[in-house]
Amino acid sequence: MSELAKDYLILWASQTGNAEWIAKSIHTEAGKKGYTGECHVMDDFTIAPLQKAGIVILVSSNTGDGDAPDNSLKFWRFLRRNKDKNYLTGTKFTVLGLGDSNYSNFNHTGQRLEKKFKELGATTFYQRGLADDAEGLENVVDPWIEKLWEVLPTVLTQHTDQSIANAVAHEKELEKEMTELKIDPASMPYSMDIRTSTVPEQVQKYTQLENSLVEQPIPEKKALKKGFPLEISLAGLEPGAKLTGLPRISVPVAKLTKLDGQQEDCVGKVPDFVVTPVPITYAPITMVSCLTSDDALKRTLEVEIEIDNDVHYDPGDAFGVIAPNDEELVEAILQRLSVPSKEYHALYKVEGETLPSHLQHATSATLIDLFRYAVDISSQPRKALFRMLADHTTDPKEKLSLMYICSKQGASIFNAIREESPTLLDILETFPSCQPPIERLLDLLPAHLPRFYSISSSPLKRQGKIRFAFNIVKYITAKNAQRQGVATPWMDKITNYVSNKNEQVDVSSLGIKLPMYIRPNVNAFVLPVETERPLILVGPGTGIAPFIGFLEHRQTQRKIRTSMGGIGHQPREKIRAAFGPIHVYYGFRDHRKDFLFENELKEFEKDGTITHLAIAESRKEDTKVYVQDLIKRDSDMLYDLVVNKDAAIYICGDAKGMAKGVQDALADMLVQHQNVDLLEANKILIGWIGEKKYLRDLWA
Ligand SMILES: Cc1cc2nc3c(=O)[nH]c(=O)nc-3n(C[C@H](O)[C@H](O)[C@H](O)COP(=O)(O)O)c2cc1C
Repeated sequence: MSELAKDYLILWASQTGNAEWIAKSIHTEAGKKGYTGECHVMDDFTIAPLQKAGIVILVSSNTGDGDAPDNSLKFWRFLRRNKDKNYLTGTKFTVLGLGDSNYSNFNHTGQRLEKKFKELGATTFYQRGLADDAEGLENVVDPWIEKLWEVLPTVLTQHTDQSIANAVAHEKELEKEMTELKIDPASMPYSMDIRTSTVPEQVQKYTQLENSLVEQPIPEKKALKKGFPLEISLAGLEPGAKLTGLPRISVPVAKLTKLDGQQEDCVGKVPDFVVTPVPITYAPITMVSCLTSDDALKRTLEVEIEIDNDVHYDPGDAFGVIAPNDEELVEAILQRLSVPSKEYHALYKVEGETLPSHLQHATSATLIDLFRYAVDISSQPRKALFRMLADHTTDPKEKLSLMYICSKQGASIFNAIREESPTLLDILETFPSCQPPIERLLDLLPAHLPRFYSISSSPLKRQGKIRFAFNIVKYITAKNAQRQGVATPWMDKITNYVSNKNEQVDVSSLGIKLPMYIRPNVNAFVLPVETERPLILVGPGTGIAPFIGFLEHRQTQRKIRTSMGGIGHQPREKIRAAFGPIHVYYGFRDHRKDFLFENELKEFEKDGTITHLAIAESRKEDTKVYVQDLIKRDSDMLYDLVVNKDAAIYICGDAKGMAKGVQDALADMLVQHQNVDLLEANKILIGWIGEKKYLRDLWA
C-alpha cells in the first residue's frame, strides 16, 4: 500500500459565500478529526503550493454563464497557462462543485477543475460531488462530506490524539441522543400556531450563559414587525422512528467580545466591516421613474444616479448596491433574541479562526449593523441552521420538529419550507422556545451581499450619470406569507414610492445617496468594439435594461460620426456601413401595463439605431407569444446574420424559462440550416459561448 499523505489543502472559490462556508466547515471538522492541512481561497494558491500537498480538495461554485467565481480568476489563469502534464503527478484530489440546474452550464467549473487537474497529472482519490442549489445543496454536499470522512483515512494520516478521539466520541454520543428523541403519538399532528411566544426561564438562563450580552428583556414601546410562522406537521413521522441523515453539528467559530462604548447610526453610511473589491461610492440619486402601470403584475422602476468623473463604466457593466436588511425585520429579530434596545448600538468585536470573509473585518461593529449588513436574514435557510437551532430549543416538540426538518425523513418538509422562503424571524417565531446565541447565528447565516444591477445607460450619452431599471421584489407565497427582496423595496422606499407611469421625477432635492461600486463585466457582456458587427439582442422584461445602454451608446456613436460626416470628412453611406444592423427581441406581458422603455425603443427604431424590433406579448387576449417564438419565426434571417455575417448574440434575463427556450430555438435554427442533429447544434452553441459570439447574462 502506498504511503499516506501528511497534509491536505482545501482550495475554495465562492461568489456568494456557500463554497467558502462549506470549505471552511470541512477544514474545521478535518482538524477536529485529527488531520492537518490548510484552507485557502483559490486566488491565494501561492501561499500553500499545490505540489506540496498530498491531498487537494477543491470546492468551487459557478457564476455568470458557467464561469468561475471572481476569487479564482488568477488561479484559473495559472492553470490555463500550465501545460506540464506531470506538474501534479503524485497529487491526489477531489472536487466538490456547487451549481444550479436552472443554468444550462450546470456545474461547469467543477467539471473543468477535474479535467484540468487530470491533465496536469493528478489523480482522484474520491469521486467528485456536484451539488444543485435548485434542489438544495445539502442533498449532495452532506452525504459527500460524510463519505469523505470514510475515504480520508485511506489516503491521509490521522493523528491519534486522545483528546481528539474523546471529542469525536462525545460528538457521536450527542448525535445519538438527538436522533433518538422519543416521539409521542398523542401529540401528532400538531400545529405550531397554538404556542405562546413566552421564552421559558431555562432558555433565558442558557442564552445568558452563551451570550454575555443578553440581559432581561425590557418592554419595547414600538409595535414590532410580526413574522409568518411556518406550519410544520409531524404527521409523517412514525412513533418511535429514528431520524437519520442529519447535518453534522457545525463547529462554533465566531466569538463576540464586547468593547467599550456605543456607536450611533451614521445615516446612509455603510459600516467599515463591509469590504468591496473597489471602494464604495455614495452616488446621489437624481431621478426616479416608474415604468409600469398601477395594475401591472410587477412594479418596475428606473433610477438615475450621479457619479464622479473618475468612475468609469461601459454599457453592459453592472454595479453593486449595498442595501441594509429591512430595518423593522432587523429590530424584530433582535427583540426576539432578547437583546434590549439599549444594546443595539453597543460595540462588539467578532473573532474566530475560520471566520467567513464577511465577518473578518468586524473588529468594531454594533450589533444592529451586524444584522443590517453582515448576515442575510431572509435567504433560503441552510439545514445546518435548523440543526443548530434544535440545540438551542427547550420545548421537546419544537426540538423534534427542528431535527425532523433537517433529517432525511423530513426532506419534503424542508423542501416545503424552501418554497416558503422564510426569514429568520419567521423561523424563530415558529419555535418560541428556541433561543440561539447570536454567535451561532453569525456562524450559520449566509453573508449579506451587494445586489447587482445592469447599467441601462451609455456614458457617451449621459456623462456623469448611470441609469438602471429593476423590478420591486415583493410577493405573497403559496401559504399567504408576504415576502420581499432586500435592495429593491429599500430603493423604492428611500425614493418615496414614485408611481405615475413614465413620469421622470427629479429627486435631487431629497439628498439621497446610493452606496454602490462598479463591477466591470467579467463576462464580456459588453458591446463589441467593431461597430460594424451585427447584433442580436434578446431581453424580455427587465432583461432589456443593459440593451438600452447598448442602444444609447450606438445611437450616440452614430450621431458623433454623422456630425463629423456633416462637415465633409465622411460620406453618409460610409457612416451607415460603419454601423452593423441591430435586431432586438423584446417581450412583456401586456403593452398597456409593462412595455418598459416604450418611448426609447420606438425612438431607436425611428432613428435607425434599431434595424428590427421584434416584440413578443405574452398576455395578449388569447395569443401568448414569447421571444423564442419570434426567433423561430425569423430563423432564416437570423441564420444568415449569425453564420454569414458574424453577428453576436446577446441574451439577458431569466435563466430558466427564457434562456432555455432561446437556446432551443437557436439549436433548431442550426438543425434546419446546417444539417446537424440537436446534439451537434448544442455543441456549436457551446463553442460560440467560448468564442464570445453568444453571450448571456442570466439570473435564476
Ligand atoms: C448570477 C449567477 C449565475 C450562476 N451561474 C451558474 C451557472 O452558470 N452554472 C451553475 O451550475 N450554477 C450557476 N449559479 C449557481 C451557483 O453556482 C450556486 O448558487 C452556488 O451555490 C453559489 O455558491 P457560492 O455562494 O459559493 O458562490 C449561478 C448563480 C448566480 C447567482
